[in-house]
Amino acid sequence: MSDNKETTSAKVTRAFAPASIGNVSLGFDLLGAALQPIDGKRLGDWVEVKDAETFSLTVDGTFADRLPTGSDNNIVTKCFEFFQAALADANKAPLNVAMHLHKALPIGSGLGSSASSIVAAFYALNEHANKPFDEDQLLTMMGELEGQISGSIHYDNVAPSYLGGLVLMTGEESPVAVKLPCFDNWYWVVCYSGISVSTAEARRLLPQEYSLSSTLDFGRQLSVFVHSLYAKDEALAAKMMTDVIAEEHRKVLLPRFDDAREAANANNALAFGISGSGPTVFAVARELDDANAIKAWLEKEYIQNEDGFSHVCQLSTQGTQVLPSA
Ligand SMILES: Nc1ncnc2c1ncn2[C@@H]1O[C@H](COP(=O)(O)OP(=O)(O)O)[C@@H](O)[C@H]1O
Ligand SMILES: N[C@@H](CCOP(=O)(O)O)C(=O)O
Repeated sequence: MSDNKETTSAKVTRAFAPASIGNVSLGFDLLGAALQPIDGKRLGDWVEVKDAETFSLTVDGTFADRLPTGSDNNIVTKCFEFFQAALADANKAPLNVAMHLHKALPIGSGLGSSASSIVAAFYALNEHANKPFDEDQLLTMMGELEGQISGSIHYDNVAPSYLGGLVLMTGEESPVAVKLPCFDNWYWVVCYSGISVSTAEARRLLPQEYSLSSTLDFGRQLSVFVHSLYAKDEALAAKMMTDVIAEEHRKVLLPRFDDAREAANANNALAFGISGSGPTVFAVARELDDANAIKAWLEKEYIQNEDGFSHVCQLSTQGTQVLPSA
């Protein structure tokens, strides 16, 4: 920490970015969903940007002490440096600011933890600088930073956390991602077991090549799923939500994964799978009673230590938002 001189009129911008489910089983690296717990709690990180003469980064929050020590090792500092370079490339004045990260999401959880910090940081920086960059430019920066931390660029956490809802990546420069319609009556139960799984390592577990039949399944499932969202065919959509890419290779890292699926199915889950690279699992339920029963089972049986938690969520339609500063 450094003692930044502040004026009484120092501008402060605070942004919150929600947790997200990467892949959503059927769309490896291409599909993601932003989460809002139904109890109204915020599940995600927030970042504050404040006028200051010298850059510094402070951190607090439940999982702040699990972050790498030293602000240079925090992804938020890297976001700041990247943003400054982008301002310079665009012939815009640099920002003179200090930053604060509230780290509420566990690291290596499968809830898009690094993405949440990245999205909140870039969004707050862009707002603070009076929006020099548009949505696609910001998303591209977010994807780049997520790639630096997880070993390869993927947008399925940063895009939903930023835009909200259920989001499909295009692979294009513009639009980088598009929002899909979804079923408002779906409950998304998530359960973080409390252990940490490195996304980079979980990516290294995957084969470099897939069989023709898996490739055909992947294409069929994703396209039929998108059709069923527009056709409002809930049953068909749910049927498509199985994972032919990552699950069989990654579930070895997740104690009691198969039992959790069985319990979710016994409670009428429409779908069940790994959230991102895990260890968080997710289940989709139509009825709140079923969602609560799945949550109760996961809390009792899937959670491994005191860090674990579970929430019944709906999709966060808003994505990132500016918070009033304290
Ligand atoms: N603000 C941050 N939030 C999360 N992880 C961070 C942050 N800054 C640095 N890191 C590091 O980035 C890596 C993120 O790991 P990863 O497995 O991708 O987590 P997640 O899947 O939760 O995003 C970890 O090594 C973590 O220590
Ligand atoms: N598509 C990525 C998603 C990683 O999500 P995270 O929340 O575990 O960072 C992957 O499956 O590798």
